Amino acid sequence: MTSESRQLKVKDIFTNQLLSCDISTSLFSAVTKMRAHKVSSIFVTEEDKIVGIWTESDCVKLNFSQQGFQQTPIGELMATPVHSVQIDKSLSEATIKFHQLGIRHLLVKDEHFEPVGVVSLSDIVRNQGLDHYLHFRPIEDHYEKKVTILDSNDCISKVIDVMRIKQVTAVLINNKRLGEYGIITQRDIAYMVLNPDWRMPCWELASYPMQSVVPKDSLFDAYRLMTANSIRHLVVKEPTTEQVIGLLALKNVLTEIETAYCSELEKVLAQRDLALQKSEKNLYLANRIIDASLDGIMITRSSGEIIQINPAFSALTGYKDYEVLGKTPNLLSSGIHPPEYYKQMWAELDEKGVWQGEICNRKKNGDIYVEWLTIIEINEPYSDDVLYAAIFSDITERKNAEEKIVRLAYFDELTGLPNRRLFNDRLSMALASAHRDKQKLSVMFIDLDRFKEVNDTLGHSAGDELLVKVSERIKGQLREGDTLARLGGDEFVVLLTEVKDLANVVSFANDILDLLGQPFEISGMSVGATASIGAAVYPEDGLDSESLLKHADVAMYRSKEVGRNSFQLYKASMNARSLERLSMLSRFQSALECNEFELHYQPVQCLNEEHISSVECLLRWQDPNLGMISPAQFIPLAEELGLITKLDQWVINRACEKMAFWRHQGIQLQRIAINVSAQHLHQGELALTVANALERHQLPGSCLEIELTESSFISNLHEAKSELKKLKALGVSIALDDFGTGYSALSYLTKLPIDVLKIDASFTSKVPDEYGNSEIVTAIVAMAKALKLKVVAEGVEKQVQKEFLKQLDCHYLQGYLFCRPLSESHWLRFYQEHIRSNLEAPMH
Ligand SMILES: Nc1nc2c(ncn2[C@@H]2O[C@@H]3COP(=O)(O)O[C@H]4[C@@H](O)[C@H](n5cnc6c(=O)[nH]c(N)nc65)O[C@@H]4COP(=O)(O)O[C@H]3[C@H]2O)c(=O)[nH]1
Repeated sequence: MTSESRQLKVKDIFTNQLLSCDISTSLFSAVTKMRAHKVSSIFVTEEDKIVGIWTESDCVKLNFSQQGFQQTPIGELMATPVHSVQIDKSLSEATIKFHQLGIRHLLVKDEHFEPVGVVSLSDIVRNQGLDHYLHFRPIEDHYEKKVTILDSNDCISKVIDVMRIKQVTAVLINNKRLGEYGIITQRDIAYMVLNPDWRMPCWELASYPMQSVVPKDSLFDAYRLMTANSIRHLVVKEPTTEQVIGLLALKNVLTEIETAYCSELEKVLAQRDLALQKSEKNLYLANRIIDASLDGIMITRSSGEIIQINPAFSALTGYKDYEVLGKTPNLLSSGIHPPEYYKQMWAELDEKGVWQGEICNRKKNGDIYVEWLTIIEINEPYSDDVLYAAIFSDITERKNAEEKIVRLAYFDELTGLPNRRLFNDRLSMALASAHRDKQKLSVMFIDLDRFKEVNDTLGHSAGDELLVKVSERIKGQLREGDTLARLGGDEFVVLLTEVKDLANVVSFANDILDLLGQPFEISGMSVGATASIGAAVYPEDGLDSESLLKHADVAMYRSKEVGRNSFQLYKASMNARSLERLSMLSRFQSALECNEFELHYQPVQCLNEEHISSVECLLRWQDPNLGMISPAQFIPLAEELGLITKLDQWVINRACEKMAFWRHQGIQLQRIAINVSAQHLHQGELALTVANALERHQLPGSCLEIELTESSFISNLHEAKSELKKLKALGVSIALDDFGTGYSALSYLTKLPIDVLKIDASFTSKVPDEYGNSEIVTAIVAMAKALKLKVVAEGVEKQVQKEFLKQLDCHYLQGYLFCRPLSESHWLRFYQEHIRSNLEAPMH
């Protein structure tokens, strides 16, 4: 049984001649019609509806002895009900129906359930190509051995009785006169209805001659003999004696084929059921997997029509199944890919049956997303159609992460500028082309001055904002081909290509200094940000990236040393200085461990009564090799290294120790002032350190004054306030140092417990002559007084300055005019002399 034959349908083989007659038609007319059309059955209709069937085999049931039986309406003789089959059913289905119902004819109905023809079991069998079954089956197992042989003189009514009683389709007639066998079939009897003569001797109706076969012949030979001679019966003879031993009817042959066909069909159906069960199970599993998959799955026909999606598809795209089924994947199109992209995709899919790649699609809410898509071509079983399964996952986040990683690898996150790695790449490339084209290039380091202060005082977000604004200003100065990169912190580096001469580099650096010199608006405040710039030029200052970067760095440090807000071109001599700086750094660390620090003292004079009101201690580093190093040099270093708190603690302890000692010696000094770094204040340990030192040296808090700069308060006023309150609770007074140089956010003067305001030397040194300065100093003194603060003018070197301050009624002065900072022994001598002059008087 081939797969093709299994695919045959009723419509392929049925006979579309539907012979029928009305229910009232006489038997006579019905048989006449059947004979005219050479068919063995006729359908019976009532009001144009088929209600029964009458076949040749029914004729033996007739009561021939009844007078006028031919006029019996066919409706009384027909068999009911009439079974039917749909025209598009498979032959397998029709065969099963024949088998189950034990019938041989089925009415064929079209898709509107209208009768259109008839199909018989024989029709199906003939169309199955099952002849080979007959080859291997000998006649001996299939012929009717109990054949009824009547004498030629027996009358027809006897034939009918035999057929009805023995239920045979034919009888043999032994025509002794001819010495031959003839046959009478059901059809012969049926036609007798038209011309009944029941007394007629058999030999007159019988057909001659009979074709014969022997038992060893195959059913195939018999079948061929029958079809070749258009007969339905063969006699079976004993081969040697030639004696008739049976009858083989076409029905016997067909039955054999039918049996073989049906059993084969059963096997096939059983296999199909098994396969169906298996495929149902597979289908169930596949559907479960599809439903549970986290990847979106969409199945389409070759026409593009979407026939299935899974829940992940809906979750990823936002479309529900009823919104996409029957539509095409075009509804997901983002319009981003050009038509060629899809063309190439389909070409690959056609060639390989699979395609994988990234596609940008659009969700229902309009969002664009990137998916990793696999499309697989699937040949639909039992069909010529091709299906496509698209399996995809949303990789937008992964893509973003990838892009971010690339960005982070090559770009600074805060400013979006290239980072060190990308800068080095660009520098290497620029060096190669400068070398090839014999051109100059320059590497320029830009380091913001006092950026740390901005961070410490205004907070990190303000610091970040400043860095972004600085980078934007510098970027605005670049030409095509130049690169600005951020190396970290407040360090920027510029690569200037196609440098004609040094003047280009100098003018670029000056432009940057000018630009950065203009105040920045940060968090609603005007912040100044100067920079120290150093540059090295290829090929003069180095031939490779490393030496150029190193030399630009050295030049930048030189700028810092000469006072910041300046630019230096690299000179070979600078290298030595930078090594010096490095060595100082390590020296400083060991100095702290080896106690190489000492305090110097500078008194504060009361302007009114001219006595010493207090003394400020100033830290000195006495290096055995380098000599005295100024705090202006090492305090920023200590802050950089995070050693400042340790250093301040040392100073506080030493100052208390000295104060206690002097008091013990009878020195009536009211107060000692100590400088403390902003960092220390923010670590929240200042009050504790002071309290411990006071306790250790048995000193009252009123002996101490803590000097802090404005920057100490700005970043966290609340934190500063609580720490200052603790100091105040100890009796310590608070002085605000370097007043006027910082951010001049005066509001904290009223919010914090400040006692003393120290006007920065940069103002006092320029009074009374320089325009503007006198006004500032006058205003500060007036404001301090209004706030009930004591005012100290720092850096007073000249008598004229002292006079000016006196006129303002400034409380105190400090400076070289009165006394320089002195070592302990010199200070004590100065103090004694001063006492001797009897100038000392109590302050506050
Ligand atoms: N030109 C001139 N300068 C004068 C005059 N009178 C005093 N000076 C100098 O001005 C600075 C005053 O100290 P400051 O403003 O607190 O400024 C100090 C202070 O902020 C910091 N500092 C000093 N000692 C310490 C310390 O123990 N701890 C901390 N954290 N910082 C300290 O270092 C800064 C610099 O200290 P010094 O180099 O000692 O410099 C001192 C002093 O020597 C004058 O009439 N003319």
